[in-house]
Amino acid sequence: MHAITRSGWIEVISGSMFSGKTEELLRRLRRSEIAGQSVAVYKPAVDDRYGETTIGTHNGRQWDATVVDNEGDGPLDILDDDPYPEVVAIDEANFFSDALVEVCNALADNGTRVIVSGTDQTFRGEPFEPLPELMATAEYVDKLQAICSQCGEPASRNQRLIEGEPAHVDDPTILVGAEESYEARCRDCHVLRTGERSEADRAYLTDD
Ligand SMILES: Nc1ncnc2c1ncn2[C@@H]1O[C@H](COP(=O)(O)OP(=O)(O)O)[C@@H](O)[C@H]1O
Ligand SMILES: Cc1cn([C@H]2C[C@H](O)[C@@H](COP(=O)(O)O)O2)c(=O)[nH]c1=O
Ligand SMILES: [Zn+2]
Repeated sequence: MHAITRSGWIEVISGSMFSGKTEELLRRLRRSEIAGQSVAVYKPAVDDRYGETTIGTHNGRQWDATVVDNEGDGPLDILDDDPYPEVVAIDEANFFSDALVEVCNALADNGTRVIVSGTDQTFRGEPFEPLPELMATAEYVDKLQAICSQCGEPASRNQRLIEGEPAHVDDPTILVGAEESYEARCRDCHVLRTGERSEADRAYLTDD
């Protein structure tokens, strides 16, 4: 492969939850630091699982990050750095508004290496914006798989579980969480509940 050297570029790391996206992001960041490059790391305000100012993996690795408002024009704050760092990393991109696409392109157009990580499917198995648009815009895309919690095959899907039961198809898209609410599953083992909602659904739903 002929590596890009005359401009910036966008790298997307995507795939299911638990597939190692954040581990891979941190691996690339460690190598950038070893190379002596300036690095800035951002995470969305909505995801507070690993503390306010760190990004973290499901197996405990962490890196300091700046928290940005993920809604509306909030992601444009990432463009406040002057000059732009050589490397900008953004984790949990699935929580950001579409403004993130504009931000990543502005950085790459100005010579920055942009590394974006986020899951590309909702719990319904549908495209999770802005990942699909970022994947189409990027120079490099890696789509990782986890291990299916049911059958051990490669997992591409995010199974949401509410009190141990598959989530209802009409549930809200955003629910911050990890092992307590999600499993990695393959296409065959991924289940969505339809039909009448239960008491548990009604207690859990907040925004419909
Ligand atoms: N079903 C699974 N398949 C693969 N890894 C898993 C699974 N469940 C937990 N893990 C752990 O999660 C780690 C990946 O964590 P992380 O990089 O945070 O994933 P992601 O950012 O894709 O959600 C793996 O190295 C492994 O230790
Ligand atoms: C599928 C799906 C996921 N989420 C949330 C759950 C987690 O907080 C993140 C994904 O984290 P990871 O680092 O990739 O493990 O996204 C959501 O809100 N809605 C969904 O449909
Ligand atoms: Zn399976």
